[in-house]
Amino acid sequence: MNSYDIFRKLTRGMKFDHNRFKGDLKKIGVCKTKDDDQSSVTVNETKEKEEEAVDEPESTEENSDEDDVEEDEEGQVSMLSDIQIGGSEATGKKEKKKKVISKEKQLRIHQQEVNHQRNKLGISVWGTDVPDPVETFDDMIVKHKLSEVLVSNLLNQGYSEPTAIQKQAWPLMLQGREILGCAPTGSGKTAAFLVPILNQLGGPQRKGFRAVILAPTRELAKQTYRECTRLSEGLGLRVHIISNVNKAKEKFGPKSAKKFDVLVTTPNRLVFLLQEDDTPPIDLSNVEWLVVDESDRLFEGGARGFRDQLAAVYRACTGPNIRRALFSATFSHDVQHWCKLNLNNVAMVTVGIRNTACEDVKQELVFCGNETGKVLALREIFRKGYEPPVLVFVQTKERAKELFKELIYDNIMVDAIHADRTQLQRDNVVRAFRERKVWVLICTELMARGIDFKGVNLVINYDFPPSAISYIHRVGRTGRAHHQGRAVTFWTMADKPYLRSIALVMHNSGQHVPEWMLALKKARKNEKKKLSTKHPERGHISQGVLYEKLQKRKMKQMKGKSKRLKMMNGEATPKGEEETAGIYLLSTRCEISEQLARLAF
Ligand SMILES: Nc1ncnc2c1ncn2[C@@H]1O[C@H](COP(=O)(O)OP(=O)(O)OP(=O)(O)O)[C@@H](O)[C@H]1O
Repeated sequence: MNSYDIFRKLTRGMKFDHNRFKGDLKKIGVCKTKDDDQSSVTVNETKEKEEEAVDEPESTEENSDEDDVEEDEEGQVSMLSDIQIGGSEATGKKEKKKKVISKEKQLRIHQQEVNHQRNKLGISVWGTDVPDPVETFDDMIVKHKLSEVLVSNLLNQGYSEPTAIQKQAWPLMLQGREILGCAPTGSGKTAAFLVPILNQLGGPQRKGFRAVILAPTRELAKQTYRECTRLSEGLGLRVHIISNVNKAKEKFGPKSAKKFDVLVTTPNRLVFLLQEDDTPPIDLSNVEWLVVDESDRLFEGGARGFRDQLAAVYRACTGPNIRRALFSATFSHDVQHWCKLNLNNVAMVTVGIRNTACEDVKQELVFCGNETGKVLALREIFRKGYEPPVLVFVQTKERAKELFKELIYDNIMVDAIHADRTQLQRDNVVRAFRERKVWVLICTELMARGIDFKGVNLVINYDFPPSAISYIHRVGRTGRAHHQGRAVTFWTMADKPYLRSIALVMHNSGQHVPEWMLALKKARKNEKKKLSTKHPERGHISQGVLYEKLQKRKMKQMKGKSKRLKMMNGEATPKGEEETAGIYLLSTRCEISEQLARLAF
């Protein structure tokens, strides 16, 4: 090994302009001698010949850029001269010199192109042998044998090309790789996992469930079920959602259990069925794909989380071919750690900057002073004019009811959804909101994740979100699928401890926030945890809620009327009085507002 060889080894991977530093190289005795050239020719010629046997040598324009090649790393420095010398030696004729790119170089160029494509899409990947992202639906058909029926279903949905997460997750999952996918809200994660799974299931096999998709809420499970049904049209697959565990028990009788291929459900319902005595009515031993949507939410521990349920589902998926896919808009180190430990050859895909709000949402913070100020600010937004549908987030179901009562007389088609409402009421409210019969929907955290209401233009955080993660999901109900959206967040002094983390999320997604907010003291980890589980104490939404006032006035009037009747007849009993009062109250409630009667609050 001469000095030049040592120099090449030491500078491997570095760009070095040999021409420019020719003098210096001579001084320190690092020069290419004729012998060096000759020896490297032999090595590379053999290498080239081996490669020619595998691949047809290509002549490419890229290789004609000598400077570029000269500045390249070790292997390529000698390659240019090798090719030229090798070419003329082999032929001995004046024919045009054929420039051949070595396999190594081809791979490097290809990798550069792939990196460029990933950078452009904001994709970062972790894992070994991650396949290249695709560009188009046609790519998926040609390179990954995606079913044309599926592509036609995608086109029927109005999708013209895959989104960034789909471009990377589809080829990965089609190779059967386990995956942790993290991409902004509204970026098409649902289709990112549904498409490869449906493609791999192919058609019905009457083996029972082969794919299980878990979602944290019933509303999200229903939405995923609908999308799955739409995308699987024409494939013959049967998709099922557990909406009622008792009905499900009947449905999964020994005869019918095998007819379904895909199950969409919340973890609680599934675990309830799995834990039925003796023989569970549901069998997951043939499951090939288990998807955990909103994975960071499902991985949360404690009473609110679903860790135990997830563990029970994993245990029930006993098939040898089980693969898992976890998706969420927000990233959690716990989930990442779990994936690295438990998944086989996992690949992690992230789109954009982790844990930032969607950049298509214009975000504002509005200081309201106190609770009365919030009501005024809300009315001001509505007075200035707004384009329905609008989502308004509050921190508890009690506050949802209170705000509903406050707004019901404002000539706004308003409704509320929260855990105290029945399943039927919740379904009806969601349908009415989708059909634009309800303009303003007041909701709790229940609707913060995953729900895809088309065309929501405005999200109002009436109550400040309890964490940055909650903020990201809430504001992500607008600005979906590259549509522009707007999010307004009210705050009072009670929200100051949370302010910095939300301001930071806004700042990271390109929004303007005052410097002083970013300079606020950072909350400690345990403080943050406490804040996210314990809501700040807030006064009533309105000191004298109009609805309550009207109720009281009516009751007073009715009592007076009843008293007068009693005095006139001298026979009315207190019981009769109460009944009359009840009927009167009900009828006046109906008169007060058609909406109120419909919503049966
Ligand atoms: N390739 C595509 N082209 C155009 N629109 C798409 C594409 N894929 C999905 N969409 C649409 O984008 C919207 C958001 O998709 P989806 O609900 O899957 O988002 P998400 O990433 O799961 O969001 P979240 O994190 O809030 O759950 C949906 O209306 C969906 O129909």
